[in-house]
Amino acid sequence: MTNAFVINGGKPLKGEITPQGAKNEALQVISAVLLTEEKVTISNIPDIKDVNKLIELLGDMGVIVERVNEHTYTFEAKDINQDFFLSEAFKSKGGGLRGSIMIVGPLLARFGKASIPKPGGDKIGRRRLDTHFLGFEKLGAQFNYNPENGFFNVDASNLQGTYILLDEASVTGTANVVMAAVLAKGTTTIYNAACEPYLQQLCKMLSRMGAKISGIGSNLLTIEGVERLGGTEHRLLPDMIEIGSFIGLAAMTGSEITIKDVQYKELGMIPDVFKRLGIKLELRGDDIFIPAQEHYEIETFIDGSIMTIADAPWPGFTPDLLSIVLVVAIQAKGSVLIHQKMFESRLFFVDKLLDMGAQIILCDPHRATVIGLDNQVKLRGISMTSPDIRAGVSLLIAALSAQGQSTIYNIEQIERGYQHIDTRLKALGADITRI
Ligand SMILES: CC(=O)N[C@H]1[C@@H](OP(=O)(O)OP(=O)(O)OC[C@H]2O[C@@H](n3ccc(=O)[nH]c3=O)[C@H](O)[C@@H]2O)O[C@H](CO)[C@@H](O)[C@@H]1O
Ligand SMILES: C=C(OP(=O)(O)O)C(=O)O
Repeated sequence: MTNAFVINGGKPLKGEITPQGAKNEALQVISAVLLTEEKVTISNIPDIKDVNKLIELLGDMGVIVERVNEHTYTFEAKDINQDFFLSEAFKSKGGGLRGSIMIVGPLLARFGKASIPKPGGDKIGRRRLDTHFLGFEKLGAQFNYNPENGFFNVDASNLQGTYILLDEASVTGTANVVMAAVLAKGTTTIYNAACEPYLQQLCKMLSRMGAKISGIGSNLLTIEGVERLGGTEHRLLPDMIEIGSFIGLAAMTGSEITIKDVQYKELGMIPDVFKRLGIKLELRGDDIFIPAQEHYEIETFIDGSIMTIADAPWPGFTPDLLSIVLVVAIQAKGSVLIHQKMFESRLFFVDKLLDMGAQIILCDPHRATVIGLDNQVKLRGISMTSPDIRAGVSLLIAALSAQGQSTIYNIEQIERGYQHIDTRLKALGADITRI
């Protein structure tokens, strides 16, 4: 069976949509259940491929997993089957998603050793893991990479707290080192820590489990190791990348959409970046209301120079929304330079947008200039393949705005991170069919 979406575009959408629980938070906090033998209940878990794969992996490792309802699970990591880590199943499943790297910190903390196959995931450029393993080494672990079987191995009979200056503010790297440090002996200080809301959520959950962490929300975390952690209950935040994607969808298709229960204060500069593209949005209670807009005009900088939108570690703008910003700029009035600093192969999908009629100059692998069409000319539908999760959704947004029919192949990429996206878009009036 092909796995594709067929979209008949050009129709404005209308209605309300509720964001799923956050994918990237889910991957962190579900890994953290390995830190205790007690029960951990997590709610608002999105029903998406990456998260389901991680839950399945934990089940294979011996964690007792129960699905309480559609979005709530309990986890009990009483007995972990160490033989599983030597199996072929672990090799294929463990490398199947980026997030699985975050089982290493908890396993190391609890059992003194861990291994993981080199993670797969999106083809969006080099994604080094040095931060993770340099951090574990600082805590006293031995690290080796076996190029023959592609496994990273870490060993530590006794993790010892210390001062760690992370070599970059890696999100999953910080999460991994935090999870190793909570059960280490003594005090660990992590400077240059990533501090995005999902990491804050992880730290808050660990604190409820008995961990001693201060500096949450900053780039300097101090962790006093404890002997053991206990169970807890935790609810995931709404997915800020989904929220940003829906703002982009509304603007690009000229639709009136209300995004429900967004937890606005956790969105950082995301709404402001879309506002700089000229998109009107209104906060109503905790919902974001986006009116139908035929035209939106990109601001210039104060000195009149062309707007640049670039990514940066939190509280900067997330790289995961730059592809969406790029697509939305296609129908804006004015020009913008999109600068993807973190990932080096994430902008190549503009080829497909050029085929659809967009005015974009790919300056180099990191930068693209978009010259807005101001809805004077519509994009045209084409057949295309989704290269990664966010490019995939961006192409979907482009297709929904385009005249005629588009087919998007390789939609597994989209479904890695967007829950039941076709059904939810249909509820807003989108003409989208799965083939
Ligand atoms: C499962 C998960 O949570 N994935 C997210 C996580 O990935 P992940 O944790 O893998 O990403 P990292 O934060 O480690 O790094 C992302 C990229 O940015 C570069 N980098 C990072 C920090 C820095 O100060 N300077 C710099 O250039 C890295 O070299 C890398 O190329 O964070 C990324 C950055 O927000 C997001 O795109 C991913 O969706
Ligand atoms: C790049 C992403 O995910 P991952 O880190 O899981 O590849 C993303 O969510 O945009």
